[in-house]
Amino acid sequence: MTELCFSILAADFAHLADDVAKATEGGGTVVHFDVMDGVFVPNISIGPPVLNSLRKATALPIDCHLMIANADAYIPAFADNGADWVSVQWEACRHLNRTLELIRSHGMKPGVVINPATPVEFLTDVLDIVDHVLVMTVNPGFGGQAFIPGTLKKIERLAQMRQERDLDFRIQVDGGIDHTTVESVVKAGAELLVAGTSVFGRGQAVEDARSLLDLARKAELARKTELATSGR
Ligand SMILES: O=C(CO)[C@H](O)[C@H](O)COP(=O)(O)O
Repeated sequence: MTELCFSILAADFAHLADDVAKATEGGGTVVHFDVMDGVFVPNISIGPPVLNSLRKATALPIDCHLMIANADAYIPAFADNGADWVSVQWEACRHLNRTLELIRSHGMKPGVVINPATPVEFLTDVLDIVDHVLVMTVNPGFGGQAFIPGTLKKIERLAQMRQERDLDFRIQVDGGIDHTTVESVVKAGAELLVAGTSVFGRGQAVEDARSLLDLARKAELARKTELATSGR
């Protein structure tokens, strides 16, 4: 089922708990928490201390996207401070299989992330050990960027790979997901929708989360109908 993973990167950090409450009221069911180290991506964001405070402010799952060079060293800290899901960048992991197992061994759901230029085929040998695959629909590092249309084909290919192998990981998308792009990613097969700017950017998170989710749910229904009629 389609879920809204609202990205707090675009929230007001001085009123984080309030913004999380608003996005939750609008139907958001996962808190997306972006971690940037200034090495893997050219930006620095937040880490375990903020996670620790946030954990006390919400009962929703917290989904940490590690855009960092040495993820293994920090996985225990994310587990200790309340992360539920942790995803790591394919491009940043030297021993990806080990990193994903490390995340699971700390009681969290492992996910893998690919940049727009990384082919989904590179994930072939880890698809059976992840809970979710995040297809970046912008280059990671900054919120508020324009959606890259070429990523739609990757989402479709990933959904096809999942069906052919009868796997059950979920497909997540992140970057430029707004009221103009959400239908296309859901129709391509995405079900976990990360959105920051389109939820928090206009200062009306309840309404904007709700309308984004409405569009997503309609697109989900259209996709299911199309799959059923085509017998896939
Ligand atoms: O991972 C990210 C940046 O690297 C953010 O989650 C993402 O960019 C949110 O983007 P937007 O503001 O376009 O919704």
